[in-house]
Amino acid sequence: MLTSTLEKNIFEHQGSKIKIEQQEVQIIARYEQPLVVVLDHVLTNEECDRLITLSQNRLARSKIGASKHVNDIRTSSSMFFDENENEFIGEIEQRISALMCVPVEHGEGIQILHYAPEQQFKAHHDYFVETSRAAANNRISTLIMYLNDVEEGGETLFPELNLSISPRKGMGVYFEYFYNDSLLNKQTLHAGMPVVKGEKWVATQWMRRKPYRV
Ligand SMILES: O=C(O)CCC(=O)C(=O)O
Ligand SMILES: [Fe+2]
Repeated sequence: MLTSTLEKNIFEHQGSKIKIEQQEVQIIARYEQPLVVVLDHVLTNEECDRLITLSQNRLARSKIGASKHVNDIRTSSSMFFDENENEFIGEIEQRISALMCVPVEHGEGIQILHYAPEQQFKAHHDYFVETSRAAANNRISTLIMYLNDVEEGGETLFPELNLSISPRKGMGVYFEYFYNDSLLNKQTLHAGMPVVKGEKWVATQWMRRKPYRV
C-alpha cells in the first residue's frame, strides 16, 4: 500500500484552514512527498507592506562586478530581521512557528529578498551539505511568503517535482526536507525564477532541527 511508505511530516495540519489567533490561513494545494504546501492569507496586505517598508533601507546588494558570473546563484538583495526584533516581527514569527509546527526558538531571523527584473535565485537546496559545520543543526523546513504581486516571472519552481508557484501577495509556499529518505530531501530543489516585469519581494523563514536562538 502506498501509505505504508509515507514518512511522517513535520507539518501536521489537515483540511483546508488553519486558524492562528486572528489569522485564517488557507491551504490551496499540497504535493505530498516531499511535502510542499501552497498557502493563502499567511500575511495580510498591511503586514506585507510593513515588512517591505521596514526592510527597504536595510537591503544589501549581492556582490556584482568582479563576481558577476553566470554561476552567481543569487542575484537579489537581502536582509535579515533580528529575532523578535520588535512586537510586529515577534507576532509574525509566532504565527509562522504555529503554521510550521516548529517552536519559534528553532527559527532563524526572517529573511527579506528583493528581486529586480532579471534577478533570480538559481536552483538550490535550503539545507546545508552534511560536511558543513552548519549541518550540525541543519535546516529542516522553509516557508516562503510573497509580499507583492509580480507582473511577470518570479515563480518559485521545484524542477524535480514539475511544480511552479506564481507569487501572489500574502500567499506562501511551505516545504520540508527532514525525511529519512535523502532522495525526498533532494527533491525539494527549488529556484526563484527570473523576474521578467515588475519586482518581487519575499520573506523566508528557515527552521532548524534544534533550538537555534541563544
Ligand atoms: O524567491 C523565491 O521564490 C525562492 C526563495 C528561496 O528559495 C529562499 O529564500 O530560500
Ligand atoms: Fe530556497
